[in-house]
Amino acid sequence: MKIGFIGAGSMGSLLVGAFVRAGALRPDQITVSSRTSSKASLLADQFPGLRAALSNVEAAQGADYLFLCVKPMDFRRVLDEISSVLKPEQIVISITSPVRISSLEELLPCKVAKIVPSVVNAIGSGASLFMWGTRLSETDKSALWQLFSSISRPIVIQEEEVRVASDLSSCGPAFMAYLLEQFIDASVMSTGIERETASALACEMMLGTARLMLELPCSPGELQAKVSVPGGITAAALESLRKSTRGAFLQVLYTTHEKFAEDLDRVDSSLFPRERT
Ligand SMILES: NC(=O)C1=CN([C@@H]2O[C@H](COP(=O)(O)OP(=O)(O)OC[C@H]3O[C@@H](n4cnc5c(N)ncnc54)[C@H](O)[C@@H]3O)[C@@H](O)[C@H]2O)C=CC1
Ligand SMILES: O=C(O)[C@@H]1CCC=N1
Repeated sequence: MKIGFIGAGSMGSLLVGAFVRAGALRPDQITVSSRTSSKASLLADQFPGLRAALSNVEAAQGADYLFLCVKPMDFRRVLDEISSVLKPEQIVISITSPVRISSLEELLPCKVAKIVPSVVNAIGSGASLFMWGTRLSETDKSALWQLFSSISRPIVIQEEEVRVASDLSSCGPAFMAYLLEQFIDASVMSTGIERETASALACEMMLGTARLMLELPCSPGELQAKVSVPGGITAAALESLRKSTRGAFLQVLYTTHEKFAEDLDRVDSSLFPRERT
């Protein structure tokens, strides 16, 4: 099995590291190319046996799976470079949401999947969002599923719901980290507790909260009720929190969806400049 990665930025490097550490891939199965070649070289230093390719074509040639880990507006250039060397049995995996599967299938002669990871996959946690291309066989699907199961909980979604699913799964860690930051900053500022202690408490709490909801299982509402002793401190504070955050996530989703619609248009225009502009 040969695996190619094009783009060794944040997510490309994270996926390489996660798959290798999980024992799902050996470094000698992996070839990485990146516009900034030092990033691919860094991975080769970190994981002896991994090849840093000199070009995207080198990473693409003969790869059973080829991960495209570049930003949406870089797809045109990458697809132009690699499409002529790809063969029908190869599988190209896009990890980015605004590049449509139908566009990739139109522009590439091979099989296609869209799989959106999350930064928390680095530690074998979180979900990965699966959208199947039309050319994949059942064997292809189960092999990809198995690969991603080593670092995440794969979940199949419809391509039309990729934005909200990515908001929850992939943008979510940033949103939750922001909320934790607010909580920690407020604790430190208002009481003088050591930041390190406050951070440890907040992180353990976040981890436990999610695990409890999944493992009991219980809904967010049920968990709030469990902690809120009638007439107690949590209930009073929750009331104030509800008032100050009402509608906040509707605004978050409005923002992501608006930006996504713009990105889809820009990507479409870059991929199909004559037909659709
Ligand atoms: N950061 C995250 O948590 C997540 C990101 N994604 C998606 O993954 C994609 C990549 O994101 P990041 O890794 O965060 O971005 P990044 O900017 O860290 O990495 C992109 C890499 O692509 C390389 N690159 C650009 N053009 C290239 C070309 N023509 N040939 C070869 N390499 C090229 C750049 O040198 C850079 O290292 C984005 O589309 C993003 O939406 C998906 C899920 C989560
Ligand atoms: O911020 C972004 O555009 C990407 C998409 C999902 C997570 N990060």
